[in-house]
Amino acid sequence: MKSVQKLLRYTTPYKLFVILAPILMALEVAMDLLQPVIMQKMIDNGIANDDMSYVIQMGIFMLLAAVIGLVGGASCTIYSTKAAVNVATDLRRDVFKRALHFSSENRDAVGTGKLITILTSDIAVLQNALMMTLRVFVRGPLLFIGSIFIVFFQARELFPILLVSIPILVCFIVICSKKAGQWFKKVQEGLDQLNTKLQESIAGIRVIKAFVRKDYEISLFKKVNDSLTRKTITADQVITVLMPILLFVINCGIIVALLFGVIPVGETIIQVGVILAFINYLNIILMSLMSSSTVLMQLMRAFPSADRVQHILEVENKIERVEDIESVTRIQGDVEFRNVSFSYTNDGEDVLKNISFSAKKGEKIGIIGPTGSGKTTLIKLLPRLYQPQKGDILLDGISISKHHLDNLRSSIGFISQKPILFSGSISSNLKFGKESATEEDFIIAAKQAAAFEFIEKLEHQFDYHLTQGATNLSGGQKQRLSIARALIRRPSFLILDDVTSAVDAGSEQAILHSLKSDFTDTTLFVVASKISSIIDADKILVLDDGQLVGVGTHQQLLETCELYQEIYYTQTDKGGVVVE
Ligand SMILES: Nc1ncnc2c1ncn2[C@@H]1O[C@H](COP(=O)(O)OP(=O)(O)OP(=O)(O)O)[C@@H](O)[C@H]1O
Repeated sequence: MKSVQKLLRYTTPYKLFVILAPILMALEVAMDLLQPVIMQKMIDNGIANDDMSYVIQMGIFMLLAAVIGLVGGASCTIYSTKAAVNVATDLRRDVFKRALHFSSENRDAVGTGKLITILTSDIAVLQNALMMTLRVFVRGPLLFIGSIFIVFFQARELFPILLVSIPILVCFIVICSKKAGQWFKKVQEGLDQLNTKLQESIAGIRVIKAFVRKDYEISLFKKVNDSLTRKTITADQVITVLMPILLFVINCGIIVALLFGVIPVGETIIQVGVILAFINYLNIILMSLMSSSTVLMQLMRAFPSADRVQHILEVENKIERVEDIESVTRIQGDVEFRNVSFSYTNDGEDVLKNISFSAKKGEKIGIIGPTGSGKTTLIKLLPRLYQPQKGDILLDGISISKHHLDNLRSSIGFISQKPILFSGSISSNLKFGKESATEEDFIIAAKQAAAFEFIEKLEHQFDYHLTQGATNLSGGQKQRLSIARALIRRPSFLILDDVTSAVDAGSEQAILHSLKSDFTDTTLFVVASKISSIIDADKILVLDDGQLVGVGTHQQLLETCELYQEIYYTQTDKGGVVVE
């Protein structure tokens, strides 16, 4: 409920539509309520007295009321749709913006599947709920209250029927909507699971085929899909069972009213017009309760969706929290890790343990160690994808948290193990690195990344269109392009996370050579599995189970670090080429 209140701020720009829609609906309701009164008068005063001119006059009134009602209803539909669709558009925009601002920790916690469900299904549920509320929720209660009032004044003898039936109806509506709300929450969670599975399977479709696991994946998907079906059916059944109950109670009321018509109560004989009008109002009450309960169900469905949307809008990004920013100028490239410890979870084991080292601008730092030793984690701390729990990282002598985040990240060229390129031209992907890059910049960066030679051969060269996930490039081509994208911005720090393993030995040497000769002012971090990639580094960090077990040059480590010696001899024994 609190989330709904908070999200209501999104209706502010569409105030006019939000106010006009219910007013126009009220006009339609007033006209609907007038109809039975006019009809009653037509029967009891006109038809009963054979007064044709009175009957015609009332007929014209009925027609007029119907036309006014129609205009009111149609305009209400237009305005409520405008309000709801615009609110949903703004919500989608803000949730998407928020998602792009997520820290890696936020992203890990929410998950892509849930985010997709929120952006699509949950916001659609909210849009529907707002539209229905503006249209029907006003109409339902107004018709309901209006009918009760009119019955009280026009057919008081039959009013006790309402006194009995209405509390019964309201009881059923409250019970069913509460139950439906609980089930709709489960439906949204089921959709999260479905989207997560779908996304995972489609992204990994090649692996599934290569391992001949199609049937297994289909069975997993079926499980999630069936679970969603069960939840949806249960939620829908809770709603559908309500309608026959409402109908049954109202029909009982109609039977009792008809009995009153034939069995005189005391001295009073109820006029036919009054009974007909009463039955009409009972039907209006039924309709109003049915439509109100449909909206109520929509609202019950909207409450958990509103919580989920609001959670995304409010989720705290500790990394983006602005602390006293000290530096907004370009970072030069000095770095110092001071007793840094980091864990992915608050209560989990440290993945990095008390790491301390420093590097000067322009130095090349190699990072090596067994798999899972924390190499990638260490370099992810530099662009503040994660925040260390203990210790500090100083850039140019200033704590990393006191650098402006955009400024910090634009000083870094990060090339990850798994290159991610976007659909569009090669040039648009390179412009990701530097918006203002020219054709000449493209060529220089492509040459430095050993990518020019394959781009040259492509149709339209830098305008060559990449498909989604750049599936029309090879793994090595993708990797070289992602290196070029990072180089084009001429960053102060360049981070290569085991990237050269995807390219051939010749290209790797060419890339490392251009980094050395063209990026003398750039501090280079190279995570490598092969010693040959980092043998010329100014400093090599050797990690083992999150601990820094050796720091020094290749020669120093060969003399002092047991793990480094082990890696070195394993690679030379296996014929690994060590470039001296
Ligand atoms: N997002 C994450 N959430 C939780 N744990 C993680 C996450 N990423 C990595 N880890 C864990 O942190 C540890 C270090 O992982 P990291 O990727 O830094 O190792 P690595 O040395 O780069 O390994 P590799 O050489 O295989 O790439 C591993 O135990 C891994 O399971």
